Amino acid sequence: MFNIIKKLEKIIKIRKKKMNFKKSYIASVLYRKNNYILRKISEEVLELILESKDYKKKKKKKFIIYECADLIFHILILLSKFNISFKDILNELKKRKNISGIKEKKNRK
Ligand SMILES: N=c1c2ncn([C@@H]3O[C@H](COP(=O)(O)OP(=O)(O)OP(=O)(O)O)[C@@H](O)[C@H]3O)c2ncn1[C@@H]1O[C@H](COP(=O)(O)O)[C@@H](O)[C@H]1O
Repeated sequence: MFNIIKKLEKIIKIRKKKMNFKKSYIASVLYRKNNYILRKISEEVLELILESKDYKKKKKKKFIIYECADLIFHILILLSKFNISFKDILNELKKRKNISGIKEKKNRK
């Protein structure tokens, strides 16, 4: 199921090394300054919110799926900047298994 995530992480790593920002979208995002990736993520979140709100009107899940995929893709690029892998995120979620969100929040440091 998460093979595609692993593949994307590999591609991002390669793009990070070979910064061909004219040919690669990933490289172009990593190359740009002024917190470009952070702005992209907030843009993708907004697009996801708008599509979710529009669901009542459009009655099509595919637009929510598109925006969610864009968001996850950009999150992977952000994580790569900190050398954090998606597995680290999954491990964090595993740690929270069977712990109520209310209790987990109280225990956060
Ligand atoms: N999965 C993706 C992927 N998902 C989304 N995107 C891009 O993310 C962008 C989404 O941003 P927007 O919706 O805001 O689109 P936009 O308006 O064109 O973007 P801006 O002009 O605002 O920056 C689009 O340009 C999409 O093409 C992706 N680009 C690349 N990949 C994967 O990454 C691989 C390597 O890509 P390159 O680095 O371009 O070779 C590809 O082979 C794909 O497998």
